[in-house]
Amino acid sequence: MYKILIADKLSQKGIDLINSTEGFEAVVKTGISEEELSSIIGDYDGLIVRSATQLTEKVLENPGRLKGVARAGVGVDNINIPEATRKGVLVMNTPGGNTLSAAEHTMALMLSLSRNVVPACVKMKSGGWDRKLYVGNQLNNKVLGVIGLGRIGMAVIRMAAGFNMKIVGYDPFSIPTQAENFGVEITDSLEEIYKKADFITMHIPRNKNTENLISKEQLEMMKPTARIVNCARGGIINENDLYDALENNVIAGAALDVYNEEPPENRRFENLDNCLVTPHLGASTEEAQIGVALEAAEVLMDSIKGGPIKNAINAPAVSESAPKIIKSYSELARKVGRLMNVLKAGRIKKVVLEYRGTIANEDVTPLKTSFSIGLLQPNFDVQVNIVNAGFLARERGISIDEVKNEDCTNFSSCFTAKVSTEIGNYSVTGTLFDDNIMKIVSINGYETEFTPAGLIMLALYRDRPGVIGSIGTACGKYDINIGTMSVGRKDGKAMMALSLDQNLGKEAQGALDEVDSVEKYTVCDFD
Ligand SMILES: NC(=O)C1=CN([C@@H]2O[C@H](COP(=O)(O)OP(=O)(O)OC[C@H]3O[C@@H](n4cnc5c(N)ncnc54)[C@H](O)[C@@H]3O)[C@@H](O)[C@H]2O)C=CC1
Ligand SMILES: O=C(O)C(=O)COP(=O)(O)O
Repeated sequence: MYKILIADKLSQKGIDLINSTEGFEAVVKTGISEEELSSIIGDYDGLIVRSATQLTEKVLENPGRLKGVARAGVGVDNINIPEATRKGVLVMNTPGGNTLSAAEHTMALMLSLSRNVVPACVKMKSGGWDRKLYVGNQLNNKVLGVIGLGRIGMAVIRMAAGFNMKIVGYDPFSIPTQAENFGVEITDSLEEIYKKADFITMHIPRNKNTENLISKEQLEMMKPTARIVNCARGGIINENDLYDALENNVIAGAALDVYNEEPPENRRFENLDNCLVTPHLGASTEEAQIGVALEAAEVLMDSIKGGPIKNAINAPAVSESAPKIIKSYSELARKVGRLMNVLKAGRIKKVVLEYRGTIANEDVTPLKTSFSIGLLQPNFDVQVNIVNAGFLARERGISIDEVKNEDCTNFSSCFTAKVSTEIGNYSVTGTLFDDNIMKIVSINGYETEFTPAGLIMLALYRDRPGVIGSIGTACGKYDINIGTMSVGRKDGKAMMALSLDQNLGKEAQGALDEVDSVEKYTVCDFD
């Protein structure tokens, strides 16, 4: 039974989906401390969080059986991604599920702020009636500066265009083509936005580049009538500087949904008349919560079952639609990596992967990852997987180059790994017969032909009469049954590949050591 921990408030529909899926069980424990979470996390196969739970380095220290974390939402700034990657824990999110809710909340904040909806309501509910004090401004014809033209930024633009706002957009990485359809003026200068805009809204992740993006200097560039909305992340606007700017009427107002610290210990913004606050409600609609809960449960369960990986933050996904040939070659690449691990001696300096034949026309990214998993796993305590394979290789200074060539002499496709170490050069080539039967066809230039499964013994010897018989006798003497045999010859030497029913014990190894002409032998366990 796979156990999934739900650590934040999640729609019941997501919990029900997990409990109604065979082999899965959901355990809900919300609001637990960092200590408690770090002590229990390793008992679960999967974890679902929203923004409240902090997955710190400490929490991820002993991930035990944890395979994946699904963030039921977009922002993953509460998850230590490098640490999750290092520990081989897959992190996924549910982009798109709360886009409209966050965009609508942004519009709600913008409208409420410009029409004084909240203070007017509070006043009236306390018996007042003041029509002069709460005169506001229209959105019509006002300049809206949108920082970040991703899903939410673009949804806000579509809505704001309906209010006939003039939109100026900034995004250093992506300019969606639809931006033009809504008459968005694209700028590459944030300063232009600060100086020109009547309303400013941001829809960007919080990271090292965006922290304190708007501080005193930027606030002072804005019009005194400007209003700013933060429905993205606390800390993108420097809170101290914003507080001072609002208190001193440097700008006209601000609406905040998100804070540096949540819930904020210092509640000072609540005391400012020109500041509207909501407690991180951007994604809090029934519709969004059902959507993200179901999607988080689905992507997490799929990944745990070894199915397709979707919405991965820290892993190149083998897309569901990847051609069958790539899925099959991916498995072969892992076996080639496994074989290379036992074949090579010394520290790896360089790896070159060659994709020949028809696979050269495909996206071969999964093959590189799978090869790295096969090559590295035997040397690691942590589980090497699609998440951390590339990271671990890079961390050990292993550079992996790739070569594609449509020509392939003997097969429709083949995959070759060449490894250079401080001691020597090694190569293994594999192919698929009939597109699904895996075969290793060459090792260090020796032709061979065996299926990479179970135990395979490779023996290199001087090519002279009687050696094959002696090796067979040495195995037979200690009850080691040989299944298949293949021999390749080159330059007076031969490489024998034998499939064995049992591994070599000490006595069998001793007998093989006695066989004259055998230079070396090794056993690879492919299972
Ligand atoms: N208040 C709430 O409840 C919610 C808040 N969010 C926040 O909104 C953010 C945006 O969400 P989506 O639009 O779905 O993400 P997205 O990934 O679709 O869009 C983010 C955009 O920001 C741009 N960007 C990144 N760094 C930038 C920078 N320095 N300057 C300008 N643009 C930059 C990217 O190029 C991308 O186009 C999330 O990261 C999350 O923090 C998301 C959902 C709900
Ligand atoms: O999806 C996001 O990035 C959000 O900020 C929503 O956060 P929440 O799931 O409501 O804690």
